Amino acid sequence: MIRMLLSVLGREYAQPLRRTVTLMTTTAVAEGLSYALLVPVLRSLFGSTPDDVWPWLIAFGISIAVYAALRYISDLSGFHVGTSLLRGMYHRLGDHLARLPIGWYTPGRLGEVSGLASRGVLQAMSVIAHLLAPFISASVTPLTILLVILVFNWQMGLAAMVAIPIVAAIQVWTARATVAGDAERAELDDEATGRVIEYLQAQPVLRAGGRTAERFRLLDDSLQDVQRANRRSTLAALPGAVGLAVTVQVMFTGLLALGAYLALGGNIGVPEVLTILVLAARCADPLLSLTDISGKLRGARSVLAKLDTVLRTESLPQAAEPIRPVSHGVEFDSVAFRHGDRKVIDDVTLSVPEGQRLAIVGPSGAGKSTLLQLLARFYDVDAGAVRVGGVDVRSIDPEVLMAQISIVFQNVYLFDGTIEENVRLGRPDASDAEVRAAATTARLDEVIERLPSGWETNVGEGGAVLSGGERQRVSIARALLKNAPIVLLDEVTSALDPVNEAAIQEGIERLMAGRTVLMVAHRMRTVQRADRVVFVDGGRAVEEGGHDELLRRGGCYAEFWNIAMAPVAGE
Ligand SMILES: Nc1ncnc2c1ncn2[C@@H]1O[C@H](COP(=O)(O)OP(=O)(O)OP(=O)(O)O)[C@@H](O)[C@H]1O
Repeated sequence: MIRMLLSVLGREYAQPLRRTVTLMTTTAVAEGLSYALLVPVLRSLFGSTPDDVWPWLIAFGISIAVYAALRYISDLSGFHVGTSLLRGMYHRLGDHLARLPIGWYTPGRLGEVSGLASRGVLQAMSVIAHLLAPFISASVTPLTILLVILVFNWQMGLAAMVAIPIVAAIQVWTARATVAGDAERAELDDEATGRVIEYLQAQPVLRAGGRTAERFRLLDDSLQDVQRANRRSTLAALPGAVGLAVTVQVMFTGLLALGAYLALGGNIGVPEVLTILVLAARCADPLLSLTDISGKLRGARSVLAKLDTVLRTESLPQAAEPIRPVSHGVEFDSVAFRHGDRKVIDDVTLSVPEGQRLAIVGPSGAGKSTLLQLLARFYDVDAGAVRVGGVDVRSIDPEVLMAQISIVFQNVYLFDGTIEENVRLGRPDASDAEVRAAATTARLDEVIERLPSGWETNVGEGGAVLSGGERQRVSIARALLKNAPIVLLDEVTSALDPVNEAAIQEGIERLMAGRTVLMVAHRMRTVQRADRVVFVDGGRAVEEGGHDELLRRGGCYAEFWNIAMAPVAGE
């Protein structure tokens, strides 16, 4: 557990964690040793000179005070280490998430990551702040007491020691019996969290389709699965809990019987037997609490294992000696890429000279957006190379690469902040005049004038107060402000009203001016603005050329437009 904690938290926490564990162990030993003083206390009390008990009682009181002080210090240390780890852990996880490839963020990750960032990190902290001290106390204090009994009377000490391997075996057995159930429960927990998020996010779609009850049933099923997994996991731990209770009971009864036998044989006095039984009784409570604490530790362990897996996920490799491209032409050289087992891009070779525009056309799922994502290095290619200015994108520093590229994707995400803050994301150090100029060019100024608080209008989470077309204008303004030499456009396919569409086309035209552009195009009008067109189908670049040339050729591209244009012949 400690090894797992250190792996998750980072080596810099090894020292404070070891110090805290040592302090907790010392406290548990002090507790056990303080009970040792019960031996002379009870011996005096039941012996011929009860008055002798006072010095021992004072010594017992002092030892309890020392134990209390140690306990206070070790609990405080556990709490301090726990809370500072909590902060460190949030930073570590946050930094790591920011470095992971964008492609890692699949929709299913949302439940997993939000669960880890909230419950997971808190659970990691609670191991140190709340669970470690009781666990160490529940294991070390009884061991110390058993050693005291051994020193006091070796026969009864040895008899009590028989319980040690049994308790250890029960712990190991329970851990093994519950490991699969705990993992299943953790997985179902994540799934349920994901379902809750999906259910909340999809409300508009569900209501429009009248399917709220159906999706709620899925969520409900998922929550019931969690409940069933909880029950299974509790049942799996039950034999261990019962076994531990029986072991403690049998140990106590055995000691009683052995004490009676030894006392009757005259080998030990009745006060000594009573003393040993009192000490043995002090072992019972901590031992019995082991079941509960171990269960909580196992729960925390499975979350820690997940945190560990996320933290071990490699970010995309970075070049030891990055190369900075000096020009901004783009090349795809025999590129292949898979999503899992599926080949999504298959031996694509393309080039877009600096300052030229390439339109990527093809049926849905052909791999058009993936080509843009490979250029922005959301993923690394499986074969071949993607180059910017003749330099493999894997050899370019990720920050430098991202500085070369402006992206306008279909889904625009706006953060819960003002419009100005959202535009400024394009280039945080831009002057106010530059931000205003970008907004005007993207025709965002018209939108701002209509809003009650103008630039200061809060767009709400995800940009809720703006329409789809207005959000697109914000993203174009961002891209304009960024002023990067390469522009990637994934064309908006949703129907926009004519005013918004005209505004967006104008903004995009200005964004593309003089830059190297790769655009996924769904409209004939967009394609006509490109220098060249590539038709992608099934992950392969099947035709390439000028728009008119490809139409004249009468191949897949011409056929595609014939079908696409048929219902809207006016376009
Ligand atoms: N994260 C992912 N995991 C697995 N498969 C994916 C993932 N993203 C995309 N794909 C698959 O890769 C293929 C290409 O997707 P891509 O988004 O590039 O297509 P597209 O041509 O842009 O489609 P559209 O025009 O509909 O947006 C599709 O079959 C898609 O299902």
